[in-house]
Amino acid sequence: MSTAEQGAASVDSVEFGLREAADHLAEPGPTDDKYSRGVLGVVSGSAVYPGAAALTVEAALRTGVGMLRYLGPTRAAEFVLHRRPEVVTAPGRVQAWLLGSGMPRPDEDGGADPEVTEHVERALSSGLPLVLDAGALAQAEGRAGPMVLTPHAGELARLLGVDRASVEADPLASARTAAQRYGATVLLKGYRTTVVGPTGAPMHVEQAPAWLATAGAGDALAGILGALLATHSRAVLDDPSLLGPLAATAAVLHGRAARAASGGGPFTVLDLCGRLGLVIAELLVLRA
Ligand SMILES: NC(=O)C1=CN([C@@H]2O[C@H](COP(=O)(O)OP(=O)(O)OC[C@H]3O[C@@H](n4cnc5c(N)ncnc54)[C@H](O)[C@@H]3O)[C@@H](O)[C@H]2O)[C@@H](O)CC1
Ligand SMILES: Nc1ncnc2c1ncn2[C@@H]1O[C@H](COP(=O)(O)OP(=O)(O)O)[C@@H](O)[C@H]1O
Repeated sequence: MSTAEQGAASVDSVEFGLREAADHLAEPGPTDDKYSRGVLGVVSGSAVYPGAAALTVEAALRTGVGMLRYLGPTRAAEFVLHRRPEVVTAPGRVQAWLLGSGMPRPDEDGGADPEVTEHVERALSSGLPLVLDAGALAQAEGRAGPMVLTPHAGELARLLGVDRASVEADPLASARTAAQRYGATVLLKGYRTTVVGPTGAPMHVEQAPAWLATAGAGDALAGILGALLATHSRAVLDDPSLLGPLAATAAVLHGRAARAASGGGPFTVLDLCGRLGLVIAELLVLRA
């Protein structure tokens, strides 16, 4: 489907841009410490997709958290620690969770190992802000806490029990249906990223170059959003309608970092992650 067709199907959403994103960034102050800044818990990756664990973690650290606890499978944890020794693999206090990138769905062959499943179950019933991606999307059913679902069109089609073409024909209506069904904020990925909450006006973000259509880009987006939820956890618990602007902010940072990494040509997902710090600095100046 062309961008024009997507736009025509989504005329009801408002664009969320740099200035709006700048207002949804947490900047540490002189009295902050690693706990007060926000701790993100991550359960991502699997023996099949250990790379997804590394990408979620890299993106979250680059977006800025006080601490990241990674509680995924052993092989992925070793890989994560090898790349990022600042990651903590012991359970403990967290302020938000990112679950599911690179993990099997509960109905898939093999499933996750029992220890990982237990971490996921605890996180799901914690009442803390959640990002549910990829293999964890199916766990949204019947959950009450503040959560953002981050499907692409294929995953949203599976969630809704419809075909992918019908999601692509009207992304906004499809995201809205899921938002209402699950009482969640839905961030639907694609050239245009659509964000819809159970209430409030839908938003869209179009910051990203088409070079971003590359494996692992969605894992990085989930990491960015996880970091934003951890650093805004108290505010989200007080006002869950903040989930929409925070999800849109993640898409702005992701797209802007992709553009910076691209410079008009191809780039890797780790290149994108490496640009996040400067993109955030650029946005913080905008609101000064
Ligand atoms: N390096 C890694 O470890 C990577 C791990 N990944 C993980 O791989 C697992 C499977 O991911 P898939 O996305 O292939 O999911 P699926 O294999 O579940 O894809 C489901 C359906 O969606 C369609 N689809 C895929 N991407 C789409 C898009 N961007 N827009 C519309 N439809 C799309 C596919 O054609 C397929 O029919 C996930 O857990 C994901 O997190 C991927 O992120 C790729 C990189
Ligand atoms: N044509 C495109 N132009 C710009 N961004 C895109 C395009 N296609 C996909 N994206 C973005 O790239 C990311 C892909 O995510 P996803 O499909 O989950 O990939 P993966 O599962 O491989 O990580 C999303 O953030 C999506 O919005």
